[in-house]
Amino acid sequence: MPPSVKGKEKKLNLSVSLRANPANWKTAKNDAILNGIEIFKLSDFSGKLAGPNSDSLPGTQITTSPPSELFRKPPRGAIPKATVLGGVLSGVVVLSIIDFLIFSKGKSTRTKALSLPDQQNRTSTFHEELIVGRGGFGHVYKGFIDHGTMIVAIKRLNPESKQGAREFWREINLLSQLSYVHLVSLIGYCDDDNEMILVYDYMTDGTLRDQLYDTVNDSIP
Ligand SMILES: Nc1ncnc2c1ncn2[C@@H]1O[C@H](COP(=O)(O)OP(=O)(O)OP(=O)(O)O)[C@@H](O)[C@H]1O
Repeated sequence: MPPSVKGKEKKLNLSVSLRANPANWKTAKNDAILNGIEIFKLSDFSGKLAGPNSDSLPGTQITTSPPSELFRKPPRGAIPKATVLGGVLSGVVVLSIIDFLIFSKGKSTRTKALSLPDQQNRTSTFHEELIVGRGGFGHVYKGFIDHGTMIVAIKRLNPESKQGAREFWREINLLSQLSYVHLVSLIGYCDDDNEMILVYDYMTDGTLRDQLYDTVNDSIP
């Protein structure tokens, strides 16, 4: 039907016709059922919906088969630069927010690592009697955090160790993504002034190797 013009507004009667997909008309799928209909009005580039209807609409029909224009490639340069720029900028903003959320979450876990036993915090000394083991990374100390309510194992990098920053960060990256009841948890870390420290849950019953071979603390002289 032709559009009726009232003042500056145009009223448009749209008709909906249903038909099977032309490609399937010879098959059993030649019935078409309309379950619902959504009508959109496209906003202009300033985001406003107000505006005159396009004159090209009269006679428009909505069909269940997509118009072939949808499959045509837009001509070169048909996508406005503002749209592309807007897309890129919103992508960057979304990625920054995700990044911020991930890293701020990680930091909240890691600040715990900085609550080392008071004595160690103040003097940066680690007492021999607190050593519970020795590994490739360095000595492992028994420590207490949260005002002595929680026992932790503190692995301190030995400057003479063959291991270093690479192993340190690999351990952090790996263990901060894993959480399993039978896997010792990394509580946090400290990387400050050549001091590299990893803080774990303390295994009161010793390691798996200790359990298997009854070797509790035999690494300590
Ligand atoms: N979370 C912990 N709780 C209690 N004791 C621990 C803990 N982690 C390590 N230990 C003790 O410290 C010892 C050395 O551990 P560590 O993981 O440093 O050595 P490792 O198994 O040889 O590994 P790596 O060579 O990779 O450092 C262990 O055998 C154990 O006795």
